[in-house]
Amino acid sequence: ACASYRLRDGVHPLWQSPITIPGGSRQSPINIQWRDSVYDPHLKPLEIRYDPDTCLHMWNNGYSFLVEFEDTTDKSIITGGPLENNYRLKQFHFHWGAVNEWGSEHTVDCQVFPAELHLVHWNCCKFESFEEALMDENGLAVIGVFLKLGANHNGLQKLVDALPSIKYKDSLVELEEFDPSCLLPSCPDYWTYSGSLTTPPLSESVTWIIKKKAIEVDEDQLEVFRMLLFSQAGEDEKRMVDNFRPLQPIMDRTVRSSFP
Ligand SMILES: NS(=O)(=O)c1ccc(S(=O)(=O)NCc2cccs2)s1
Ligand SMILES: [Zn+2]
Repeated sequence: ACASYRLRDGVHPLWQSPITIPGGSRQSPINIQWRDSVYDPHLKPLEIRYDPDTCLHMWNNGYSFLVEFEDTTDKSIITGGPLENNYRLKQFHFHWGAVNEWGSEHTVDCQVFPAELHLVHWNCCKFESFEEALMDENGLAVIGVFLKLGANHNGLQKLVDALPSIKYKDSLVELEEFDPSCLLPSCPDYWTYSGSLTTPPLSESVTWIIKKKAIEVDEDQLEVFRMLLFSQAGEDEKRMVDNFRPLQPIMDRTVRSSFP
C-alpha cells in the first residue's frame, strides 16, 4: 500500500460520509502498480471523436467544476479500447490538491500528481440516458488523464479564464465550442480496470481508462482551480481543494495495459 498523506478510513471531509462502502468490491480510485499490470495484446486502440459544437456550459457543482456536453446524439463518442460499444461524452471535470504535492485520485506506483482530469461517457448502445447507464456494470467509461507541473496548457487556459465566473457552488457560464481532445496526451498508451464513480453515488459501473502519459499545466493555472469554492454565495467561504477520494483496495482486480 502507498504511504499516504490521505485520509485512509473514516469520514472524508468532502462528503461527511464513509469513504468506503460496505460490499464494495470494485471501488475507485486505486494505485496502479505498473509491474502488476498485465499487457493485453487484444486491447484495441481507443477511438476518440469529439465535436466541439456539442460543448454546452461549465458549472461548479460543489464537488468540482465540470464542462457538460450535449449527449442526445452520437456527435462526441469514444469506442474501441476495452469498450464493446460506443460511449457518449457527457461531461469532464477535474480533481486537485491544496498544494502541488497531491491532488490526483489514481496514483501510479504510489506517485501522486497535482491534479487529474476525468472525461465521463455513458454506453449509448445499451441505454437511453446517463442515469440509466449509471446502474449497469458496463454503463460508464471514464478516461483519466494526470496533470503534472510544466508549461502553460494553451487549451486549458480558455477554461481557466472562465473559472472566476463560476467561483460559487451552482454558478454556471456558457461556453462556445471547446474541443476536449486538446486535453489528451498524444501517446495512445493506457491502463484499464473495472471500478466505480469516486464521488457519491460511488456506482460500480465504470470502465476506467487511465492514460499513461500526463499533460503539462503551469502553476498559475492550478492556482486558479484553487480559488473556486465548495460554498454558495453568501455562505462562509470554503476553498475548493483536495476534492479527491482516498485510494481504495484493489481487491481481486487486474489492471490491464494497452502497451507491453
Ligand atoms: N470522479 S468520477 O468521474 O468518478 C464521477 C463521479 C460522479 C460523476 S457524475 O457524472 O455523476 N457527476 C457528478 C460529479 C461529481 C463530481 C465530479 S462530477 S463522475
Ligand atoms: Zn472525477
